[in-house]
Amino acid sequence: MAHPLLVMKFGGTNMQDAQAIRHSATLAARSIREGVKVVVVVSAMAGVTNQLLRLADAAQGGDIAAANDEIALMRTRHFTAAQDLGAAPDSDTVREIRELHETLRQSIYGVYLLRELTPRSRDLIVAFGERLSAPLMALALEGQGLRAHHLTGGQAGIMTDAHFGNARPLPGSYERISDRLGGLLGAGVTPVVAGFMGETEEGAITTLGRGGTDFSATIIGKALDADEVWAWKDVDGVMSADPRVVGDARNIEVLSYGEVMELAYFGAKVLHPLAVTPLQESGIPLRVKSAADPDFPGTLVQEAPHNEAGQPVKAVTAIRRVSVINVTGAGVLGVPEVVASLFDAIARENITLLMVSQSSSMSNVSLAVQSADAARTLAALRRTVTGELRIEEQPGVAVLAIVGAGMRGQKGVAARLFGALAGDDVNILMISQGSSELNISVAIEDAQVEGATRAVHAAFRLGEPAAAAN
Ligand SMILES: Nc1ncnc2c1ncn2[C@@H]1O[C@H](COP(=O)(O)OP(=O)(O)O)[C@@H](O)[C@H]1O
Ligand SMILES: N[C@@H](CC(=O)OP(=O)(O)O)C(=O)O
Repeated sequence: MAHPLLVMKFGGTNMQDAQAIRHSATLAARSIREGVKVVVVVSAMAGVTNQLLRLADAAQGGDIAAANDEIALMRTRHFTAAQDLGAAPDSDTVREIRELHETLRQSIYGVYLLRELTPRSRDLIVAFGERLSAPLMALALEGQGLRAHHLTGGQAGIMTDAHFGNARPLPGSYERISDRLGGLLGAGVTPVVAGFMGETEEGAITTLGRGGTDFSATIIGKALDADEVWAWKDVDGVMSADPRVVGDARNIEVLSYGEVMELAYFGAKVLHPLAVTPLQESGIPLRVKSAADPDFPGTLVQEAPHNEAGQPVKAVTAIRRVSVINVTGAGVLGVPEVVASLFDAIARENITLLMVSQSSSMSNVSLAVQSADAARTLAALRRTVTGELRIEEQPGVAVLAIVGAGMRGQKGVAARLFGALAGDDVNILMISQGSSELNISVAIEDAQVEGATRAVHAAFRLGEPAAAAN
């Protein structure tokens, strides 16, 4: 029988220092020693992506000293990790880390001189985090007595469109990845791919959106027709709520691709919203596993929903820092073209609409967007509509969602949600239910979201085993 093949993704926490990287390498090595072929995909060391974004902004704002100070800190952190993983000062790894920091420094200086940070240059800069962590993982695998070779996303064959900051893989990527990584695997070498990044056909570096290493791993999983993709995390698996907010959040054993997409879309930071999309056609399972407890099964994400009796809802999530944009006035009244033109304007700006609601009199349309997108949304709408429409932003909002395939056709779920919110004295600003009936979402005051999440979690008894929750 051919060797089983796994793609293993290690996130920022699992790459945060030499000790975490060494531990991650032992998790990969364990499977390799059992005869499994493994492709490793890594994120930047925890915090580095944010640091790169900060220093790029500092350079654009003219503060080159602050940017250089941050680069020096990052350099020390990567050198220290390399040294702790056994790299000699004159080793290839140390030389590569030095060269990457030098190129980063020059790129940042370019931003400073031009006072211009385009989406394209931002992607070039932000992808340094993964380009720097991949050699460290290769070193740690070699420390386990394995042969390893690290590659950038582009070198691994991940070709994308030119949507910098939110790029999507091109169909041609899959064959290219299979050629490039298949050769290494065939030669008994473990490929270590820098996650989060790809390359346009012209060779410009792109990124796949925050949390994009999950997506890199599943793209590679599809290309290689892997048996499974494993995403190692600092949590047990996908949980019934963010464990930082809800103390008794419980691990969910099985989720469907559809449920995971809804959860990620509505703010569960545990997986990239598009991560499962490459797996859907082939039905390759994704496992979310705990690096701290590798024998715990974690969460299995697969095609078919798995509904536990009496538990229609599997999880509660929230997106914070949301704004509701209210469009009101007689001009909306009975004029469907006005509403169509609003959506058109938003689509052209590539703004994600989190929720939409329209009053039945059609004199009001409310749109929930990330607050970071609010100014662009307002500008786009004001350019589009003329006359007597009022367009206002209401900031300080959050979108809370309950997710679960078991809700389909179930009565009383919404009533239980609204009851829990009313019991916690939470005012509901907007309500929406997806036609898939996989979720119900509500817009509420951001200041109330943590309490509301706990109240909803308790009302659906999500912290208890399924049998108890009837
Ligand atoms: N429903 C959820 N289940 C598990 N983790 C969640 C959930 N919602 C939010 N999180 C947060 O996601 C984090 C794990 O995701 P992330 O930091 O992206 O992992 P990594 O960087 O290790 O890939 C956890 O620390 C947790 O606080
Ligand atoms: N480093 C990138 C990509 C990523 O997936 O990271 P993590 O696996 O640490 O969430 C980010 O912070 O967005």
